[in-house]
Amino acid sequence: MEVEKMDENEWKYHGEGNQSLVVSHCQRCVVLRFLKSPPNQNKTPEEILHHLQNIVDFGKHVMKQFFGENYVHHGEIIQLPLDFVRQLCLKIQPERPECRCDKDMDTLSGYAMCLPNLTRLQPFRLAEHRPILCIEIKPKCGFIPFSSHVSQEIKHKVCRYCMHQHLKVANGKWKRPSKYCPLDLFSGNKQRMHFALKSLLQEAQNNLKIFKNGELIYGCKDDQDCVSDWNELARHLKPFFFPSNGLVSGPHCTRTIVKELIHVITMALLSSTDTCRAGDMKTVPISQGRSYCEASAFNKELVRNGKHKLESSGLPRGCLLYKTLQAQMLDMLDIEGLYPLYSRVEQYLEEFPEERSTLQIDGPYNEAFYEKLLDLSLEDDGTVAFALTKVQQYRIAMTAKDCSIMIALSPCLQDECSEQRPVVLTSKSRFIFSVSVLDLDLKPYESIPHQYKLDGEIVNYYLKNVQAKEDPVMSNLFKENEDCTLVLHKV
Ligand SMILES: O=P(O)(O)O[C@@H]1[C@@H](OP(=O)(O)O)[C@H](OP(=O)(O)O)[C@H](O)[C@H](OP(=O)(O)O)[C@H]1OP(=O)(O)O
Ligand SMILES: Nc1ncnc2c1ncn2[C@@H]1O[C@H](COP(=O)(O)OP(=O)(O)OP(=O)(O)O)[C@@H](O)[C@H]1O
Repeated sequence: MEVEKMDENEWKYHGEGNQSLVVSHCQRCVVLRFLKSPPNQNKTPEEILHHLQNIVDFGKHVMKQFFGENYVHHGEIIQLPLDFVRQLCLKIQPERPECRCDKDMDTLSGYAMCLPNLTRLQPFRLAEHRPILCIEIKPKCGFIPFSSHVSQEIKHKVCRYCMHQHLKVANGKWKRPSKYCPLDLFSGNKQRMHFALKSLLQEAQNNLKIFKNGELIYGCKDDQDCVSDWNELARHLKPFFFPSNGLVSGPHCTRTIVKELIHVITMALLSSTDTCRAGDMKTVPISQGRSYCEASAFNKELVRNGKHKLESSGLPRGCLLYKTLQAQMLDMLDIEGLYPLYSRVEQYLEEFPEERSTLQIDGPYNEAFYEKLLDLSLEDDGTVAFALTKVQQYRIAMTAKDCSIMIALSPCLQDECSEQRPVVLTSKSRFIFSVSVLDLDLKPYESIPHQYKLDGEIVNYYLKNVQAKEDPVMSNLFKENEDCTLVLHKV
């Protein structure tokens, strides 16, 4: 990219989260990702550069090892003319959702990350003008804590996402709770995955976005009460799934298209398109924790229908969901078991503050940092080294619990598809696809006390306001089915 010739008119607002703001190039498949900070809390250019360098290093040296080379795009740092950045910031300001304007885009340092535009990433370098559909999913935590440090029994039964939904609705973050449960998506069981994806399509919140040719066509922008218009979605998707216009419009057509969409997402999520170094590093056998969540609407429906077998087919080892789950499971002690270890590190740092850099708390996130993460031992010998390893593993797990998966699909003709390219078929179309992971910024060490507090708030709110009011019949049904059989078989 020729930075001297940067023109803000060639870029447009693309999206943002709590930490960064993304603009995309109008023609080329690249984005710029800028850091954000609260007003009047600007970091120095050196601090921004250091932060961005850490993000790139962490992607390159750590997350690529966990997820695989092809899934992770670590990007590169770019220094931009300050005038361009200021003009760009002014240009995109009206596009920004109000709820994200509590933080400002960094316009003072001139540094940003340059990444491939994953919503338009053409799998296998096909022509850039090809139509492309992209589904972004933020799956959140896909397992129930198995740690003996957990103090409240409910945490062994109901997943954090499902409990958190109630607090979020009470706080006004969302108008309605979602029926999505991450344990269904991560189950590897197609029926459960379909249910999870349908629930995301019903109530996208910040867990689902759909882009067509790089433009957001489905998902919440600014509205906590955003309405899911499946007819409108089907209208957008029809040329992808029924190219020869074989389907008439109407509710049947909409349902069919949504079903096809769910099918391609499921197939792409279960596909294995990469291998990675930490590939065989099994954090915990998936069967160790409970593989279903009592609050999942899918599960409740089964129980209501007197079904006692809840299938969890397990995920294929090479797929991105499997890798994400393995990385999430580096949280082996739960925040309740981790917090005392964090305090041990804190105490040590109070005594020896100069040790902070040797311990690599704030980087560098290099090969040495990665190597230290591989010790999965749970035997606490009382050392700072043990505590630090668990703290760093927890930070990786938190990162994997908050990342997003991008699935880019492009229609192809039969003779265009070769054996090396993964292809997914629907009744009337075929797609080549790519799967990537984004937002792999390592969660800060300082966020651990916040995690500890939030965990308590989520659980206490649930116990007080939801579980206490739950239908007693339902609780009895669960008790009867407590020993339900989990059927695990390979996909
Ligand atoms: O704590 P959670 O589970 O609510 O996750 C936060 C996310 O909320 P969510 O529940 O996904 O709507 C939250 O997402 P939103 O800003 O709500 O879209 C952020 O991703 C936040 O990360 P960070 O602290 O800004 O790096 C996330 O915080 P971390 O816990 O990952 O630090
Ligand atoms: N490389 C990319 N290609 C296309 N879109 C991207 C890319 N990176 C980010 N985005 C879009 O920008 C949005 C915000 O980016 P990102 O998730 O990295 O922000 P964040 O502030 O770090 O998020 P969080 O709130 O989870 O901390 C994403 O949800 C995605 O839609």
